[in-house]
Amino acid sequence: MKLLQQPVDLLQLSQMRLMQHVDIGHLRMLADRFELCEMAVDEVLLSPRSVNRFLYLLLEGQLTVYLDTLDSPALRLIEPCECAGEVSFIDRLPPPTYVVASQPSRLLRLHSRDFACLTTSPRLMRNLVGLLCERVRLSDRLIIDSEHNANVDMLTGVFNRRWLEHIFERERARCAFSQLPLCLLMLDVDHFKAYNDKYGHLAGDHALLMVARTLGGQLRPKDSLIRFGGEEFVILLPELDTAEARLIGERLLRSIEQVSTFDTAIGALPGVTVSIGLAQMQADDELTNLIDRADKALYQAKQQGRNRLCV
Ligand SMILES: Nc1nc2c(ncn2[C@@H]2O[C@H](COP(=O)(O)OP(=O)(O)OP(=O)(O)O)[C@@H](O)[C@H]2O)c(=O)[nH]1
Repeated sequence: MKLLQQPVDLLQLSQMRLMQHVDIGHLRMLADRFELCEMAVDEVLLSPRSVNRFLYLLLEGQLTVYLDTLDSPALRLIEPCECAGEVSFIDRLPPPTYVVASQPSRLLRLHSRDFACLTTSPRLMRNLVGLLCERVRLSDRLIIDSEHNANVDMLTGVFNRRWLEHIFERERARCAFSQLPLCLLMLDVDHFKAYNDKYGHLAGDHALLMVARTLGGQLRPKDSLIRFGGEEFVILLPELDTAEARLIGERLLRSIEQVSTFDTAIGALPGVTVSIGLAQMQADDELTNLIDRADKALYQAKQQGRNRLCV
């Protein structure tokens, strides 16, 4: 970073987001405290590895924020008039992210020893708090998204096994409390190895996606569809006993069977069938026992010729 020995332009300062509606007296006082500097492309402005003492306002150019490492995907861009470094400027801890100049940039910077100059303007403090609220909301969003991604299967978009463990505990407790039954279906695509061998692995992926969509379209909001692994799916059916779950399972079987061909980005593909094992939760059942019983029933369905449901 190069410091420029030039006075700060009051008009430019007033156009910064943080300075919106700040009175001219405060702006004049702040203009004396800010320093003008410039950065070349790829220069690192902030890093979690080093202490930051400055609040930066971007006049020209562009900065990029990286969450984890410099080669991770960019989190967001900082455009002219926005600021950088405000969190570490205030709490004096290392910056939470990397900030790098993605274009040649000119900035204003204020040293943290001048923090008190900001606090004398209520309007400026309001702008700063508004900005920090935005950061909190963005972080919350990131947490929610990463939590969601950790529970979702990338190929089919349905929940994954990690979610099953979580939702099972919740549904088991809820159904036990209300003395309601809980059933689990375990589905496995029939002859899927042969399907892959004949039409290719990508076609197999599309078939899994079709199965997930067909199943998902017929479930109640309280049911959970999970890709258990490979070509296996689990469906948790709260508040249904074996007879009711069997009806649902049979309906799902038929609906998949009825998809004789389906359109994909790689062309029309033939449908598949599935076999299903059904188990109802018993008192003191753990997820593993329930899955074990559903898996045994599924094995029977395969033995009896596939495209059927066994209990
Ligand atoms: N395309 C694709 N194939 C997968 C995926 N996960 C698992 N498979 C394939 O699914 C096939 C499962 O084969 P098997 O366990 O032998 O079972 P199957 O051929 O379906 O035979 P049955 O279950 O007895 O009807 C294997 O060839 C796996 O490679 C996936 O994500 N995409």
